[in-house]
Amino acid sequence: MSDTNTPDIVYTKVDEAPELASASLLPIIRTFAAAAGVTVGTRDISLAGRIIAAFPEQLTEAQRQTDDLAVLGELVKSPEANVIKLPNISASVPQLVAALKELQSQGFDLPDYPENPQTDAEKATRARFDAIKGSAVNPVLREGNSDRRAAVAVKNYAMANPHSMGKWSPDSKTHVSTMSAGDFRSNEQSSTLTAAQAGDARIELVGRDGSVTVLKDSVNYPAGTVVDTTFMSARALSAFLAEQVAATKEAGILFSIHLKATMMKVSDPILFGHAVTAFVGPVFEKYGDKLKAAGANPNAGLADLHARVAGMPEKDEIEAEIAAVMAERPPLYMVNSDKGITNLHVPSDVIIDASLPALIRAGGKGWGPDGTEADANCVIPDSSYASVYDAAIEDCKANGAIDPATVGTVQNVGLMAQKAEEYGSHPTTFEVPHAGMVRVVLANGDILSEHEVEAGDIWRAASSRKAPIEDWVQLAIDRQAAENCQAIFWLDETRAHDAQLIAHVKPLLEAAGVTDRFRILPPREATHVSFETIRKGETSIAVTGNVLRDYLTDLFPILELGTSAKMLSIVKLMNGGGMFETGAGGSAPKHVQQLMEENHLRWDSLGEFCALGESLKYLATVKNNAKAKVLGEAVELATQQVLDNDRSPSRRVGQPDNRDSHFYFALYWAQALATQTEDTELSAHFAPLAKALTENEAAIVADLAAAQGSPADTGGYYHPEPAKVSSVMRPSETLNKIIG
Ligand SMILES: NC(=O)C1=CN([C@@H]2O[C@H](COP(=O)(O)OP(=O)(O)OC[C@H]3O[C@@H](n4cnc5c(N)ncnc54)[C@H](OP(=O)(O)O)[C@@H]3O)[C@@H](O)[C@H]2O)C=CC1
Ligand SMILES: O=C(O)CCC(=O)C(=O)O
Ligand SMILES: [Mg+2]
Repeated sequence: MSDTNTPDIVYTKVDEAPELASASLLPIIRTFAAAAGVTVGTRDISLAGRIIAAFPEQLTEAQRQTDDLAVLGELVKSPEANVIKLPNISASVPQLVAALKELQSQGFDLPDYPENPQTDAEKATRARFDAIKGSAVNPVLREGNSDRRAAVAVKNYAMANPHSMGKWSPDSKTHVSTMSAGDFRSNEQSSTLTAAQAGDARIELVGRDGSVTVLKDSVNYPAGTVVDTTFMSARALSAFLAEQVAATKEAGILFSIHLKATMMKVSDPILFGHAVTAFVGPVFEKYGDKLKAAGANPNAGLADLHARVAGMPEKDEIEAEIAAVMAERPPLYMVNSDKGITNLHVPSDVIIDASLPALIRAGGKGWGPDGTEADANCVIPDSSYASVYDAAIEDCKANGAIDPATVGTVQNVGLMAQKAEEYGSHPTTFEVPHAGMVRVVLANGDILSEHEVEAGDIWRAASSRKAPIEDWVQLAIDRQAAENCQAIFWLDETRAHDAQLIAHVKPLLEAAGVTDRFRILPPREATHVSFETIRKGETSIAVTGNVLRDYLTDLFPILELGTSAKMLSIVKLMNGGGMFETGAGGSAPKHVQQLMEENHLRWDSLGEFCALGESLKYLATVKNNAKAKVLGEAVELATQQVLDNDRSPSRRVGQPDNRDSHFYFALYWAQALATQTEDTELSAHFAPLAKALTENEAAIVADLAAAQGSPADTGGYYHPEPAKVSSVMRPSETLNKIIG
């Protein structure tokens, strides 16, 4: 249950691995925080929690949940906000349906997901689900811009303990392929709205017969908003994918497609579906009506196709046809070759910010269907940001893998607030129903943009508001001043949107008298320069838009630190208040699988430790709570100790895991508090706790080790039972007694 009064710190309840970790870590945090009079509440933004909150009338009183996302959405607009935000699932349709099935099996009387809504009631139900789908949480909570970097201690540790890196060969055949026409970048139009143009705009499709279909009414654009409109041509995309399938086969390498099918919940699942069609299109042609009747849809991926076919009378025949068609295609890059899960199985596995850095770290290698590593054609249909990965791969081919022992670091300042750019574009993205012209009509009647489109094209509008842009530039100025290092705006004056941003950025830098401290470079050149800089062991700040914020804060950390889980991720909220995100990655479904199979959780909570330290120090300043400051500083010392003493979780069963790392975090935190001299009340309070933890180390570690090795029952995947999770994640009675 959520708290009704706003606590000092709100810790989010999420999904998968980080949520399992919370079952062990949160009791520790609460106990320690209480000593400083700091309350720590929770708000549920998990996928299951959001589904439950969306259908109150279907549920019993006991099952109902408040709409915590809405509550948090308000909180982050107030100066009171102090939120620790863990990664949550941005659900693809298969994930949403799986969560729903689980809830139904637990007795929640929820409606099925209407795959093909016909009646008004079905359409209304579908609309409720669509609001839960994809990246539905982050854009609501991110009411500030993003400051992501590795804490100095974390970076030093990574240099002293370099992770493994694959070897790059200059004649690696791995490369990036992207479209040169007809894509989002090529079709983009962008303008900054004047005061006269501000207000409610309308997006409409004018058919070739002159009919007007309103796609979206009342899209509010305040003055000074940069509005981009563009579309992906379905025809150009299909032709491009067919070419790439053929070229990959010819080159004898793996075919891989990299999209953001979770966050870009409207556009990218359709792009993914085109890739599925590029492989098994002939099967859909041959069995079109039958497959359709069985509910098959290429956008849901190959796993869904196989599952639907399994229930059809023509099962054997269709499976044989699929196998025959696939035999003619190039081998697919695998998400999990042991389990036969391909790149085209499930859209939510196609997450470019995680997939490409892993491939680059591995020396340009992906896993093939035969379980061996191979070079890959990395297909990134839209060319807006593909050049970053292309340049990174070129750099590694020319200069070899990055050396984590000597490499510098790329920090990020990202434009993110108020649903900036593409990541806020879902409500204004449409799969075009019929040919015509999509145009945006502004409040004063001006036509902002016009695009000739065909049926199936994906049209979208994205916006970046003036205040967030100004705040972002100021954050860049502040961060550059703090680091006194190279800082680059990754903007390309030949791209419509970037040209508008440059027109905002330049005068702001001039007015602040700091023009000479920044460079403005297109993403490809910025990547080259940044690699050059970090190869010299130096620091560079990448000042980017929202998409590159996401991509770069996985790419560079994964190369520099081996993971993005250890990132410091601060969101300075625009109305005051702070949100502290943990790490820069996701909710690691693979880790949950391992816990369920062998009761070992390799999730690293270092991101949570970093966020907690920042959150407490922030609280100390805004609430003038000196004890919170001591607590926060002790968190930093404890985090350093966890690193120095190698107390981070190991990957393999039988070795220390997430729970051990939490025990040591508590031990070092208590010791730091007991020995500090700034606040004697706190040192007196924590001395016995530190003593008890120290004395019981061996017993606690033995309890934790004994818990591992056999399957763990959490009572659910998306909606586990709290008592079961707690017993799995807190197996040491000795530790539990001490923590209380
Ligand atoms: N901020 C947010 O809310 C975000 C949410 N997501 C969501 O997360 C889910 C999974 O996304 P995906 O792209 O697979 O990315 P993940 O970051 O969850 O997983 C990729 C890999 O990164 C490693 N990893 C990530 N975090 C940790 C950690 N704390 N400790 C140890 N290893 C870690 C793991 O590698 P290994 O298995 O080798 O140990 C993991 O398999 C999706 O549902 C997505 O929508 C994704 C990004 C951000
Ligand atoms: O919101 C999401 O879907 C993912 C966010 C993400 O990947 C990030 O912020 O790094
Ligand atoms: Mg990301």
